[in-house]
Amino acid sequence: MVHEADKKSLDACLQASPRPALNVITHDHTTNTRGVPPNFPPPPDYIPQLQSSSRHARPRTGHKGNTFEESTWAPRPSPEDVFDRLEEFFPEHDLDKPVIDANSGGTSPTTDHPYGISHDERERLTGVRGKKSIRIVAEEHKRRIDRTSKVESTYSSNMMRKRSTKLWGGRLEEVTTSQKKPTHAKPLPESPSGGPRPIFKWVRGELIGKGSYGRVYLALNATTGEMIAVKQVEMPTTPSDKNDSRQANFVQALKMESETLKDLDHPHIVAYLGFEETPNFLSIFLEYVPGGSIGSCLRDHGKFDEYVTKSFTAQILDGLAYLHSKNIIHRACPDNILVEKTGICKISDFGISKRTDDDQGAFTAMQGTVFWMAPEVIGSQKGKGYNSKVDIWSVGCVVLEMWAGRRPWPDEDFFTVMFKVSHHGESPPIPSDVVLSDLARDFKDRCFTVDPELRANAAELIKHPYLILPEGWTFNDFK
Ligand SMILES: Nc1ncnc2c1ncn2[C@@H]1O[C@H](COP(=O)(O)OP(=O)(O)OP(=O)(O)O)[C@@H](O)[C@H]1O
Repeated sequence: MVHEADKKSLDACLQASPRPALNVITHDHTTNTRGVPPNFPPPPDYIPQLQSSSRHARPRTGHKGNTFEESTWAPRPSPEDVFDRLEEFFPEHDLDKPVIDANSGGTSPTTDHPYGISHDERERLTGVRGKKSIRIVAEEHKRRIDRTSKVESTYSSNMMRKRSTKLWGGRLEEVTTSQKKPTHAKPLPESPSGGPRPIFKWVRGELIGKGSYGRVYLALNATTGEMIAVKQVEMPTTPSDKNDSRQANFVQALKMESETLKDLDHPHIVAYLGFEETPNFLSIFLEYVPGGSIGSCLRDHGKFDEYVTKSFTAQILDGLAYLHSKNIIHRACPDNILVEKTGICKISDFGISKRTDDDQGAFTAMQGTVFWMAPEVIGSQKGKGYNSKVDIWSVGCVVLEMWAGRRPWPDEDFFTVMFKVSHHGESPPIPSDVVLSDLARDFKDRCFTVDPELRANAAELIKHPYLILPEGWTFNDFK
């Protein structure tokens, strides 16, 4: 790929001003030296079985087309599409059953007549006073977002930040319209003012993804009508579950993810909305990001247009700079960066793969992510001996993947990559069909500097001239 625009902007930059200094002063001293790490595994006699539940661990083809597992999940449609096809995404529910308090939500139930039948009329017919159905709540919200988007399209670009309603400070209650009885969350203490806590009702919809420890469902905030995502793990209930350390680790991982996310607030980090614990499930509620991940978009569309690549890279670096300022390492990989249909990237997944103390779990998680890993991570012992610079190497790998349309090291297996990266400090090769401009090459080299002390940090890299976009450029599609 020849980046002609880069050439021009390099010339312009060299003439107009000196290139921004990217000399790095680091304060981290914990990186270990390269060489064969003490925990480096022996050459394989066999390739271990990958956990089928882990998206990271499933075989990646690196080209278009979804795996079977992915194709069995619901897609990530826009909220507007979900509102139009509620039955498809909430198939287990009676959408017309009045189950939600009518005085919740934003619009008056008596003034909205989504199906040519007033709410008062519906109450008269159903005999249930003061309750709304899921469909009515969703319809009310859809009309609100239709009105808002009309105003937005008049005044602004599609890069405006939308915020989902936070669910904390209240009692969460899952709405079930099926036969099964709802399980109630642990009662929360009274509100600080002593009054009763507001109740947030929510409805679980279709499975949209599985991580190495949790399942992610589309859900509806039944109080406001907003689409949200809920990530759940099952609580151990039977004695054998309780003795199963893996299950305990999953619960722990989701609690840690919740702890990490709850204090974060950034346009390029998926927003955390709340947390619920019932006897059966632990759930965290997240802003719903329609569209899929960078990984799934690459599998669907092939390599990205150069400006899309630059825009996504700048957004990822912006999110990472924020995380690093809070001492959080993410270990970016394309499946953990969600993309809204408007081209806004959101870093997600703050879970087990970064924190596990379960060696087997860590090893399995590593198998999937090793292609994006910095040398010092591969050689480390349980997360020790490296710092936020590992994310910069991973960004280099994600950028390379956007250039090439294939994962880094497409022709190599896990163990070979481990050896090449950790032992020789090799960075992923640039495929022959990818031709880089000088600026792109410089950007890549700064990501793939082997010594983390000398590797650029996120705040510096975001100023790199490679990332400059033409004035007025906006995201329309991946090509
Ligand atoms: N807030 C969200 N909105 C929409 N889809 C999401 C959201 N969060 C996660 N997903 C999707 O659900 C799937 C599982 O995500 P999850 O974060 O559990 O794990 P993961 O990214 O697959 O990785 P890991 O194995 O490290 O947990 C992913 O495919 C992701 O695209």
